[in-house]
Amino acid sequence: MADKPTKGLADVVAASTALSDIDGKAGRLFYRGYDIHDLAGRATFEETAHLLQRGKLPNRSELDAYVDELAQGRDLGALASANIAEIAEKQKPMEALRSLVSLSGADDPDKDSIAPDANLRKAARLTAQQPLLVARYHAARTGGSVPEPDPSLSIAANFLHEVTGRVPDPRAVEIFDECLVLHADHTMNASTFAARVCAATLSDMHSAIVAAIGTLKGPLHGGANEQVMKLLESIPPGQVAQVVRDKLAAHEKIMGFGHRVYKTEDPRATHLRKMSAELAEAGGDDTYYRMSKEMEEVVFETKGLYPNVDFYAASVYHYLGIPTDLFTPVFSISRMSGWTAHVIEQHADNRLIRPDSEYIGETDQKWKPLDER
Ligand SMILES: CC(=O)SCCNC(=O)CCNC(=O)[C@H](O)C(C)(C)COP(=O)(O)OP(=O)(O)OC[C@H]1O[C@@H](n2cnc3c(N)ncnc32)[C@H](O)[C@@H]1OP(=O)(O)O
Ligand SMILES: O=C([O-])CC(=O)C(=O)O
Repeated sequence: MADKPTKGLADVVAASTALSDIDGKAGRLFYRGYDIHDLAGRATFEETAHLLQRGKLPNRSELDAYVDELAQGRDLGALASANIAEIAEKQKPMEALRSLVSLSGADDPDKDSIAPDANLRKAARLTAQQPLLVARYHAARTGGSVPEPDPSLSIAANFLHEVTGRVPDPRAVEIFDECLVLHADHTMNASTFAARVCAATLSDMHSAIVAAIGTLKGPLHGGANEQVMKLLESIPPGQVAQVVRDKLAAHEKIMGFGHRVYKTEDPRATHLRKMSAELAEAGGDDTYYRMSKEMEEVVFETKGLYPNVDFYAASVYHYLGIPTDLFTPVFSISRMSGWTAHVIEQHADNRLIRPDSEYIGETDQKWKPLDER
């Protein structure tokens, strides 16, 4: 056993998985052996979720059955539904999702089982419910209402309609669907690891997902996409390079750059950059795309860092009309497919995850009774 910890568990192989694989030097990502460049823009999010949770790209009838199961599984349950309004008043979006997923577990028909078939059903329900939770939360805080999801439409189409209040144009739906595909899984990222640690105690899927949501929320992980947009919005015209250089000189991190595993361009950023450019042109205002490009150049020149998945996702979601504080919740809609697949995989071949630690505290302390301290 190593007697020194690897800070942040960098380069530690913490689990075996058949779900996704990254070649960090070459900048490649695979879901169950399929190159992300082959899936992006071709597979739908529903096909991708099926691939991750059920082990294969579905044929037509398998996809129809899975989509039907998703449509049947959207009901958020009585407890979550009854509490959404109060939660929306008191909690920020990711906190609210953490609470609401926990509450939805109370009404899940398989809540007491972690058997493989129950896990498959719960994975589908959690994947179906997450976009609706985000949309209902947003409606509750804005005093709006959520149009009934149309079972003939994709998760991407329904979600954009629910959150923007407009029937989205077909290209916007394709782009958003591709975003969901790109964010679906990513080996032992922090939130997935958290989910697996929880699942490995033989705890249930909802508990593992609550751990994952709390972990995705932080700005070093999924929370970075919201911070990217806030930075873009805060920079006065013409000052991108100066602001970025000043921040780097002050040893501040620029959110949306750097990655533990990729030593070159994140392959998802390649797709997101193109989408941002397309949406900027289509909308007739390329301000945030141009600022992002400039930021990318300055960060690369100054620090040699590449954008990660969160960087161009920010301007893409903005151009799609998604409110900035829902960017990380949108990430969770997609990553739900991966998290749940990891819980299924962990339960299928389980051993408690319990690493060791290096003790760095005081030793040989002498006990003193309370009144003598
Ligand atoms: C979906 C996702 O989770 S993708 C990641 C989303 N997170 C972000 O975008 C937040 C910004 N990026 C980061 O904080 C980091 O790059 C992480 C958390 C993604 C990876 O972290 P680590 O592998 O632990 O790298 P670490 O934080 O130690 O950085 C290594 C060096 O690069 C620098 N660095 C890394 N990322 C950045 C950044 N975004 N801006 C400025 N400097 C950076 C660090 O300051 C450090 O420099 P030093 O050696 O001079 O101290
Ligand atoms: O893999 C990571 O550490 C973070 C990441 O890019 C993701 O979760 O998509």
